[in-house]
Amino acid sequence: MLIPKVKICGITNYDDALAAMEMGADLIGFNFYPKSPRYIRPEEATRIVNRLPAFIDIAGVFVNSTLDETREIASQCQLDWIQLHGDENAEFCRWLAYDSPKTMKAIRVKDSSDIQQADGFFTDAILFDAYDPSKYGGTGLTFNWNIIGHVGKRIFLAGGINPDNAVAAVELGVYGIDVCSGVEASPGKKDHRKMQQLFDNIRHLRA
Ligand SMILES: O=C(O)c1ccccc1N[C@@H]1O[C@H](COP(=O)(O)O)[C@@H](O)[C@H]1O
Repeated sequence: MLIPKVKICGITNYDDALAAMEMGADLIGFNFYPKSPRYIRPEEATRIVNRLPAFIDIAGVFVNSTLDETREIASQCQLDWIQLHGDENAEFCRWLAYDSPKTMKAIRVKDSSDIQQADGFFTDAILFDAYDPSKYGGTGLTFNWNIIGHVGKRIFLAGGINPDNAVAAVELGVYGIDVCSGVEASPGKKDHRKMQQLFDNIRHLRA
């Protein structure tokens, strides 16, 4: 089985970033959607990135930002991944992929027809998250993972992943799991015990 990547998202401070990295995260994510309770100003994210050792990938979460704004923040914060978590269409993703870091498009899944949408996006990865009618993400909701089936792309699985269900998520054979509210003490603040528990629970699957 592919060794799954673990992305810890919604980081707002250096201590959580460092802890996630030391526990084994492959990517950390900053949320640049101003309406998110996990929003971080690009200047602050840059300060955190500059203090971290270089061997971790940095992702930025965007919701319906303009191309220029997305590119500017990606450059300022030295992003390795741009996570498009709003209503960005395939054309927007293609423009961004042309001259930017790696891109992943989030698809919020209601049923299996949403899984098929993955084919229409020319991004480096697809992220499947749970659908909520009133929020773009960070809801802590899961969806029926059994409907994912075979998708010929790198898949990050997100939505309500926590220490208790992380093993089941990894066992699906996805490229990576994306964990946000499931290891938090409160929105934007990680619970280090929960985070450690998650990494302990999946360690045998990443060896
Ligand atoms: O975290 C948010 O507030 C958020 C807002 C808008 C778009 C995405 C957001 N978060 C991302 O959603 C997924 C799933 O989160 P969870 O594990 O269910 O809490 C993850 O990528 C978050 O970073």
